[in-house]
Amino acid sequence: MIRSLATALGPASAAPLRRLLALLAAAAAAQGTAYALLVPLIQNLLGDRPAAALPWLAWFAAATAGYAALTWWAQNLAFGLGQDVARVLHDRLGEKVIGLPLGWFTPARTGELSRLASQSVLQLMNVPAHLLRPVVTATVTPLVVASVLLVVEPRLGAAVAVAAPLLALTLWWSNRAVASADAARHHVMDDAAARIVEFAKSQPLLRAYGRTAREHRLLDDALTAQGRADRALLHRVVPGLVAFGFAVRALLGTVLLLGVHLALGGDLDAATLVAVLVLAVRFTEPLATAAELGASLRMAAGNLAGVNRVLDAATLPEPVRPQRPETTEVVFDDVRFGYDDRPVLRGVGFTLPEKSMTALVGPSGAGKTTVARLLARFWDVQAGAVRIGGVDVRDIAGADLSARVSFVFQDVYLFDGTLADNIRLGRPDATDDEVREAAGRAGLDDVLAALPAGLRTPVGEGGTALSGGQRQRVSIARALLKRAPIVVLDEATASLDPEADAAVQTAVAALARRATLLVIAHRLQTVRAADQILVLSDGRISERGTHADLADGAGLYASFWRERAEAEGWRLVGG
Ligand SMILES: Nc1ncnc2c1ncn2[C@@H]1O[C@H](COP(=O)(O)OP(=O)(O)OP(=O)(O)O)[C@@H](O)[C@H]1O
Repeated sequence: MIRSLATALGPASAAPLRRLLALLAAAAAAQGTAYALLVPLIQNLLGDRPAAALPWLAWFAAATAGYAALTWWAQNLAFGLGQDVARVLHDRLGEKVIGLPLGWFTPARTGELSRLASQSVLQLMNVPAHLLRPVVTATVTPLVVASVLLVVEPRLGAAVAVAAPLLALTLWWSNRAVASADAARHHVMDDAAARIVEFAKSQPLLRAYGRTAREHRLLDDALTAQGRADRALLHRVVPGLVAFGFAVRALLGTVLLLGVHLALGGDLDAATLVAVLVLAVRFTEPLATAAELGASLRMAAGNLAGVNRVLDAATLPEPVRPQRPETTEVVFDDVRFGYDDRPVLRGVGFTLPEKSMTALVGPSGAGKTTVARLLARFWDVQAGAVRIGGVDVRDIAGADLSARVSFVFQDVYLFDGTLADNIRLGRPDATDDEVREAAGRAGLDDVLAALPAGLRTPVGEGGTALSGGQRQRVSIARALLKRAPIVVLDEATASLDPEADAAVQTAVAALARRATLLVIAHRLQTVRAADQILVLSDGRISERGTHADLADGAGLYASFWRERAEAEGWRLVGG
């Protein structure tokens, strides 16, 4: 567990951790020495000359004082390190998550990540102060006590030395039995967490169809599995604890019987027998404490394994010698890519000229979003290359690339803050005037005028206080403020009211004037306004050209155009 903790905390925390372990070991050794000094102390006190116990008493007091001072020092250090654990683990997990490819974020992993970052990190804060000390004490103190016993009374010492590995074996066996049940429990807990998040997110849908919690089978099953796993864990824990308690008592009983037998035979004086029995009790005490902490130890080990699994996950490699593109021309050169060996793009090639607007259209599931994600290097291509200004995106530093590419998603997430906070996300050092200007250019003026506090109006968690069209305009304002030279816009598929639609179109036009713009287009007006239209189907660009080039043909674009015209025409008549 100590090694896992050191790995999770990283090299920066290695020195304080080593210092803490050294202090804890010194404190445990002082405790063992104090226990050991009880033997001559008791022997002398119960012997012919009790006054001879005085020097031993002084040594005993010194060892106890040393133990107290070292423990106080170690605990202070441990509490400080506990605070660091939370900060360091959050920092390291946060940094790691930013660098992970999007493919890593499956629902199960997202569930595990949220458990690790909240519950697990909080539990791990307790490790330095409340777990390391008993663990170190349970190892060092019995060792010192057993060594002293071997010297003072070799026969009883030998009995303890033989019993100690047996005790350790019992502990190891009970821990191993529980560890597998514990791992299974963590697994079902993550599944249940993922299901709860899914259930919460799908509430509007479930309610629309009148489904209740009982009918949500997946969630029910996950919660039932969690209950089963909890019970299985309990069944494994109890026998281990009973077996260890029995082993400890058996050891004490053996030492007692052996001691009495030796004393009755005249081989051991009464004073030494009392001293040895006191020592034997002290020997088992830290082991019993460690056994009681078994559940917490396993939990900590499980949490640390989870944290280390995330920290070990492969990130997209950063270039050794990063290059900076000179232009914003984007080229997809024979790009091939698929998810889980299922090919989606089978040789996609196109160019987005600088400061031009390209509309990407194609059937649902053709891979339009995938193209957009590869441009921002959310994943790496499996063959071919994506280049910006002639430089492969894999040769551009991650921070540089994200500064150059802005995303306007269809499903815009807004953070719980004011409208201004949400727009400022595009460029945190932007002035109020710049935020206001970006909002205006994104067509938000009418929205702001209707809100009581204007830009200072809170948007509610997830932006629920705004409509879909308004949220997308906030996202466009972010992109305008960021001034990224390349913008990818996933146009809303949901119908907007004509005013919102017009505002979004104006905002898109504002983006097109100053950036290389790739629009995953769903609206005729956008497609028509594009300098270039790309049709993606069967993993390739099947048609390319302007609207005039393609609209009268017999290809996919012409049928797309007819379908959309019908749909939008119907909406205008009906609306
Ligand atoms: N993270 C993922 N893991 C596995 N498969 C995925 C993932 N994302 C997308 N896919 C699959 O890849 C294919 C292309 O998806 P993509 O979202 O790129 O298509 P699209 O053209 O944008 O579709 P739509 O117009 O419906 O949004 C689909 O079959 C989709 O199910």
